[in-house]
Amino acid sequence: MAGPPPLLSPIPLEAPMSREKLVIALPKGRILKECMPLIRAAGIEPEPAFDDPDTRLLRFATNHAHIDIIRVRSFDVATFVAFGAAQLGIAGNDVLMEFNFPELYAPLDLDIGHCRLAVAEPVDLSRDDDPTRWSHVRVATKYPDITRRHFAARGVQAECIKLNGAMELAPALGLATRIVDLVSTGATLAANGLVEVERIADVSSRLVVNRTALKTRSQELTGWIDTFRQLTDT
Ligand SMILES: Nc1ncnc2c1ncn2[C@@H]1O[C@H](COP(=O)(O)OP(=O)(O)OP(=O)(O)O)[C@@H](O)[C@H]1O
Ligand SMILES: O=P(O)(O)OC[C@H]1O[C@H](OP(=O)(O)OP(=O)(O)O)[C@H](O)[C@@H]1O
Repeated sequence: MAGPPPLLSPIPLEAPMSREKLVIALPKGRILKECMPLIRAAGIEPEPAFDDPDTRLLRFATNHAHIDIIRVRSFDVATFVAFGAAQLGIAGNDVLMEFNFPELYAPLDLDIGHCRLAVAEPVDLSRDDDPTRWSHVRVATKYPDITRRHFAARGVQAECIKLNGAMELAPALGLATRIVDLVSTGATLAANGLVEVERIADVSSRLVVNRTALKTRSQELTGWIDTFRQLTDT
């Protein structure tokens, strides 16, 4: 006679919890090319559509079932991570300085996206100009907060006109006397008859983490910070 049926393995009281998604925000502009070797070296490979220039997708699955990458404007990386819509991201410290979000933690300089934030003015004006005598300046910039703080620190009032690009056009067209913008080779300034007169800050890109996520998902996020730290140490 057949014996009792074999014991079935116990039914789990709870189905295993699906892991919460980790969303990584990357800037879609010029530093994306510099970010991707790091992302890939960290073992994160986006789905093929990520490299398709015609795709309209903005959110991409990766080889990790619980990790997605979103591709957004560089200023918006800071906003997505600060509000916890993404937990990790990469942003220039120009962006971080402009927003000054307390919820953003930037533990790591990734040593990419090097440039500087500078004040520039027309070459002709600079010949007889003395920045120590300025009391009021009118500046076209994508960085009104940094600009106001920079000038206020030495008692100069900065009237800022916010532009989102092509700041270099402003002086010749009478929109503002000076600009505050990113400078790398200096070619854009030179091509537009401008010269750098003050450096505000050196810029590079940072790994940014949402502070609340760092507390609630400490092991996972600390693990990624360590991975990126090792990659930038080598
Ligand atoms: N000339 C440059 N050389 C090196 N790094 C730069 C340079 N210009 C910008 N960066 C870095 O790259 C980041 C993105 O700049 P970029 O000009 O590509 O933004 P963008 O994508 O044009 O802006 P937007 O998102 O407004 O379209 C900046 O925040 C800065 O940290
Ligand atoms: O000193 P350079 O090597 O000339 O680089 C400086 C330029 O690079 C950035 O612009 P970007 O080319 O990213 O275009 P944007 O105007 O869209 O920001 C920046 O705003 C300058 O215009």
